Amino acid sequence: MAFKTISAQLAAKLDQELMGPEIGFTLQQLMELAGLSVAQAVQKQYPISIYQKRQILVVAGPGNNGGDGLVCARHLALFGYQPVVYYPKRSSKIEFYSQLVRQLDFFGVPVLGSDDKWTHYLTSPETVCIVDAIFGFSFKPPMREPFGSIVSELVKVQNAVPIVSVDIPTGWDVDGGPVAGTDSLAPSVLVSLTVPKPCANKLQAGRTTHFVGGRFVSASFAKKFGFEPFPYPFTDQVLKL
Ligand SMILES: NC(=O)C1=CN([C@@H]2O[C@H](COP(=O)(O)OP(=O)(O)OC[C@H]3O[C@@H](n4cnc5c(N)ncnc54)[C@H](O)[C@@H]3O)[C@@H](O)[C@H]2O)[C@@H](O)CC1
Ligand SMILES: [K+]
Repeated sequence: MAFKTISAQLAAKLDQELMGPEIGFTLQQLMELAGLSVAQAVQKQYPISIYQKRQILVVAGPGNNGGDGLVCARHLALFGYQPVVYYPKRSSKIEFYSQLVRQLDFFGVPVLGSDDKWTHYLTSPETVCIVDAIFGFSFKPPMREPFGSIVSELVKVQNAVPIVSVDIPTGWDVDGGPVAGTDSLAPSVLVSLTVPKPCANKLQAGRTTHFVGGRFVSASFAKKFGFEPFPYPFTDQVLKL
């Protein structure tokens, strides 16, 4: 399906408006729907019934893209997968992220920190897929540590264990795509949230299945930002593009 995109700058403006005084969504609401849509994309692409081992590694970054990953992990657990979260840099400034971690504890989902070993979760067939929730539309290259090393580990295994990127393949320039001279993720799935960003035009044909998710804008709001509303079927939270 052909799709319109919006720039990193416009995506940030769209986000602010959704959470502004006129519309009044909270970040928590949007993140819940975003994380749920990523979990649903995983379920559609890697249906639980065909796997004996159901481990999924979710790598969560320090911002809201990471928050989407934490929510996604909780839904994956509820769907019957066995998620493990690697969350090396936690923000203590926003209490909400700690609440998301406590909810993961509640469902028995392990959350690894910077001192924990995580690379043994990068093996096939034990791990169904890896959810890349490291950076989204606020990423500005070049990447600082420890995330450069983490992405390099993911690149090493990405032909054996599929990567599901949340909103942006981590490390890609949001408007420009893969950054020359750096290790570049080639995800098997991309879940664009609200509307694809320009880097989605740089996905390799035949390699990446592209979904849109984050079903939370009205038709008139979409048109105001220059795109058509997406025809999500029935109760689905994602649409394959
Ligand atoms: N309307 C939407 O589409 C929604 C989007 N959400 C998510 O929010 C994301 C955007 O969240 P944020 O604005 O918090 O940003 P990100 O999560 O993309 O990244 C912000 C964090 O990355 C760090 N960072 C940026 N560049 C870096 C670099 N070069 N090296 C190391 N660290 C770097 C920043 O210090 C900050 O901690 C979206 O991509 C999406 O996943 C949802 O949570 C809510 C609704
Ligand atoms: K990402």
